[in-house]
Amino acid sequence: MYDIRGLNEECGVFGIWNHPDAAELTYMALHSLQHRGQEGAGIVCSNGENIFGARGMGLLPEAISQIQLDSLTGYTNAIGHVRYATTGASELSNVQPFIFKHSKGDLGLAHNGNLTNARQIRLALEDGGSIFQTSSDSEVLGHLLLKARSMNEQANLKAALNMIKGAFAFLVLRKNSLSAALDNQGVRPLMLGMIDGAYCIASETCAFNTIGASYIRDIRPGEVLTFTNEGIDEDNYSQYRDSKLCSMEYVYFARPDSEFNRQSVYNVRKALGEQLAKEMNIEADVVIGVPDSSLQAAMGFSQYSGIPNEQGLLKSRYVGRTFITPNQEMRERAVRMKHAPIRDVIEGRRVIVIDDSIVRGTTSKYIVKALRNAGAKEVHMGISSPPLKHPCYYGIDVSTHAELIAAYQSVDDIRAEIDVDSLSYLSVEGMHDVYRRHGSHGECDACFTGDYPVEIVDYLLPEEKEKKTKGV
Ligand SMILES: O=P(O)(O)OC[C@H]1O[C@H](OP(=O)(O)OP(=O)(O)O)[C@H](O)[C@@H]1O
Ligand SMILES: NC(=O)CC[C@H](N)C(=O)O
Ligand code: SF4
Ligand SMILES: [Mg+2]
Repeated sequence: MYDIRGLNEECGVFGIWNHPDAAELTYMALHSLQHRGQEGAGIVCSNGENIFGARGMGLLPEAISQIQLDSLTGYTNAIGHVRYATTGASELSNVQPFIFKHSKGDLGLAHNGNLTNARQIRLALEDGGSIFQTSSDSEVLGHLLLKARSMNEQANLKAALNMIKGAFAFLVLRKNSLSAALDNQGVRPLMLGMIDGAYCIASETCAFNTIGASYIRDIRPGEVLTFTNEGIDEDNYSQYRDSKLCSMEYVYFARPDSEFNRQSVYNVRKALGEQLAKEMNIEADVVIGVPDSSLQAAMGFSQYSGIPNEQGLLKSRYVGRTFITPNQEMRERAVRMKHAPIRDVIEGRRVIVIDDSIVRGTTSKYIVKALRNAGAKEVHMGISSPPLKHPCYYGIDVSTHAELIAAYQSVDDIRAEIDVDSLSYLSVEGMHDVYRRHGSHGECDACFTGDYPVEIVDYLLPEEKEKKTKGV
């Protein structure tokens, strides 16, 4: 089975400390983070004496039944996770949060991101006798925490965080504390909130809106926060800190009602569209966005250019993730199921179609064909991010080199292949400029530039992935 989506989300995490409805609120919060991972979900709770959880494969309602959720009632502390696999198969054993049972104290673990030295650490630990229960990269943090000799949990956590490399937002739940840590370049988002006097933590602020929590602030790179019944301890585990929030969070992944750096993703996406309009000087009659994630960029494009924005493509509500056999013909059929042109908007007009990205080009090829069949006089395509040329090793499945059309074709070749009259991408500088104007302190742009901000130790992993894709 193969997932036809061009871009796949990354996981979402949520945690809450000292609230009587901890499990129910975590369930609701995970529901709002479902766009970040649909392969599996779980909740782990603690109450000062015990750690207990439920997890399963699939979307939240399939993964956690009402009966399981009821069994978590009464616990006051919880962490939750929705998974999209980046390392390790899509199977139940890899669904998080993990529970580690240990004489030093049980713990629950949830991770968004991808560790770039997990394999190296794992091999060393296995050499020393450790036995892993999963094939996930995330498990190494649990082993590092429990192997530490010191009795000081905070010191052990900080030491372990300094051993792992890559992108991570980690939640660690113990009987008497909840810790949240962000990688020292802040590649993944992590937000602090509060509800009824209880602290909560989430990948995106849309989770706070859903449960009625207030958004306090963004967690800073290299920070580790620990919540106990005595309050919050705000600490750093790393001297080196930089700001490299994933650019694709703004472009595509995050929900538009979420905020990073107190700026709504909705506004940033609109501004990306405006910036694209500044850079792309084309005359046309109508601007349309590819639903859903490109609609705001199309609005921004229209507002700047003065070209009217209309709904030229309809997206089927019922095709979320479509699992099909991995051949191009079936993939194209699935895209056809997903988007349908509205002839009245298109016929006889010069159309600018805005999408947020081109991965393989499957979506664009189909859409252009459909717009021409619907009578478009000209079809111009604008992409509200730069060409995706390099894979991501930090928790997002932006494919492999072999699958990224821009990795091996020039913009003009892609233009010819998808059969548009013109094709324009947003410039890397234009993209960063938009983020700067919206409160960001710096972003990762490695999938556009190849300039990876975090060292990749386990190079073998993506290479193996690439070989698999090529069928080598
Ligand atoms: O070039 P391709 O390989 O076709 O991939 C590119 C498409 O993938 C993403 O949308 P996706 O269909 O994953 O989801 P969306 O409906 O949330 O935009 C992205 O927004 C592009 O439209
Ligand atoms: N997308 C993610 O953040 C995945 C987390 C972890 N690397 C996993 O594969 O389970
Ligand atoms: S490489 Fe791209 S997708 Fe991956 S973290 Fe960086 S900006 Fe995000
Ligand atoms: Mg799309």
